[in-house]
Amino acid sequence: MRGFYIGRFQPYHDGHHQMVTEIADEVDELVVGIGSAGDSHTTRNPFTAGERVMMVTKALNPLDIPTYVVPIEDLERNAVWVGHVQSMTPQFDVAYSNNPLVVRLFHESGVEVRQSPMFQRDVLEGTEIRQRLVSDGDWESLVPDAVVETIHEVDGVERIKQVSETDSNAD
Ligand SMILES: Nc1ncnc2c1ncn2[C@@H]1O[C@H](COP(=O)(O)OP(=O)(O)OP(=O)(O)O)[C@@H](O)[C@H]1O
Ligand SMILES: NC(=O)c1ccc[n+]([C@@H]2O[C@H](COP(=O)(O)O)[C@@H](O)[C@H]2O)c1
Repeated sequence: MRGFYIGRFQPYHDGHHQMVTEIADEVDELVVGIGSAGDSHTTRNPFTAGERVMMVTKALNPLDIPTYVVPIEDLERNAVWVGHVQSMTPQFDVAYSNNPLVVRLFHESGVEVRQSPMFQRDVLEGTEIRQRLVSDGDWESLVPDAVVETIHEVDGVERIKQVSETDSNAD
């Protein structure tokens, strides 16, 4: 059985990784979708699809199942989004998400959806980690080592600080 897990992963953090680790016990192969692939260089979406591919691919390396990391751009029409996803990914049998819209869209398309508990949601949240990146807080302890390396490699701390100065939608 092949599973599918989608997120924006801005950045990929230990809550995502805990979820992936548990999914890996249930499936034979895993497809990870990098959502909102066209978005980057804003406070809410600082990292490019390619940078997020690096973070996720390196973090998934220790898993002992085959994994595929696929960037997926947003569409104007929610009603046809599942078909768009399926057109970009290896065929999958079950989708994993805790996002209510994503759960609804897969359910309406007849795809089985599984949800998971939220792990340490008070700190394991992209918004919290991005705020710590901007304010020189401790973000490194909330993401896998591979993500720390990737963010430093792309000068991501300076980038998010700089774009947050001009981004009126900063969060
Ligand atoms: N701590 C967590 N535990 C379990 N699942 C999580 C956790 N954080 C996020 N998820 C789930 O992972 C998927 C992708 O999440 P996403 O990339 O939006 O991260 P986020 O932490 O919610 O970020 P943001 O604050 O940027 O919205 C969603 O289904 C989301 O509900
Ligand atoms: N119409 C669309 O393009 C559409 C619909 C539902 C989800 N999505 C994307 O799926 C991803 C879901 O991930 P999150 O759970 O991290 O929000 C996001 O990138 C979101 O933009 C896109």
